[in-house]
Amino acid sequence: MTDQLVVTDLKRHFGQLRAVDGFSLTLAKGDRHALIGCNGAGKSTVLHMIAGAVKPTAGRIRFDGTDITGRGSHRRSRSGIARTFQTPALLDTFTCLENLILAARPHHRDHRWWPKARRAALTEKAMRQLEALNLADDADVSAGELSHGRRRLLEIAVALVADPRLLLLDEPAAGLTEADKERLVDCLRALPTELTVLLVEHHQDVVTAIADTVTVLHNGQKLTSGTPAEIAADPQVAEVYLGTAA
Ligand SMILES: Nc1ncnc2c1ncn2[C@@H]1O[C@H](COP(=O)(O)OP(=O)(O)OP(=O)(O)O)[C@@H](O)[C@H]1O
Repeated sequence: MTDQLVVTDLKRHFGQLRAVDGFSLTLAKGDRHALIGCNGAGKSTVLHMIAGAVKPTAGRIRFDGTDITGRGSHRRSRSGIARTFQTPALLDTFTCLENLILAARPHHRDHRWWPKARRAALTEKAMRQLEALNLADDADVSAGELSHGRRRLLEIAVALVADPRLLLLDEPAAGLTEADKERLVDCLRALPTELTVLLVEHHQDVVTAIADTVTVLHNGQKLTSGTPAEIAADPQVAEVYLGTAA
């Protein structure tokens, strides 16, 4: 299968701190890959660099055959890369439906001025996306009134409504109740198979349920990679999590 995302020798240094220090990763279309590691391992920084929010100190990023290393986050999202954040980034005073409509057409923010047919088509698309994430009942509820679990789902719906080819998820299960976590896993498992997903996640059960392959990051570098079962059985990984590794 053709490689979709190719990250080569990526580095990000903050002064003396080597947050990411030579990280490489290749994903094919439809891959479900998790990036795990202890706090401060560099996972979010990798995600930020792929999304275009943080500039690499060195290294290259290719997406669908094009070098996007120098592109900003807006151009990357137009190229088909969508992301969620550790803390959901939503328009709290807008309804769930409005959040999706605006995300579907980000360069024409005031949707009241769009042609009627265009608005109807976008509304229908946004509703379908809300339904896919079991949020249709909340269509007219302000994002700010949602529970934490539903906000997480709404953020994923917002990321998906622009039809990305690569979805970057930064700790989607953080702070969720068990019931919300199960709902999240069901939604993520139902994503279109051709969508590539790169997930940063601390919950092992979520990683096992979603990811086909896992990379363990340690001190900004790849420690190892494998299937979730291989990683769970790897003594080197256990050492890192117990804090006894170098
Ligand atoms: N903008 C920044 N300026 C300075 N240091 C930073 C910056 N962003 C991240 N760091 C540092 O880089 C290192 C890696 O951070 P990063 O957030 O990527 O880790 P992480 O693996 O995602 O951790 P966590 O699981 O806690 O979110 C940390 O030591 C962090 O303090």
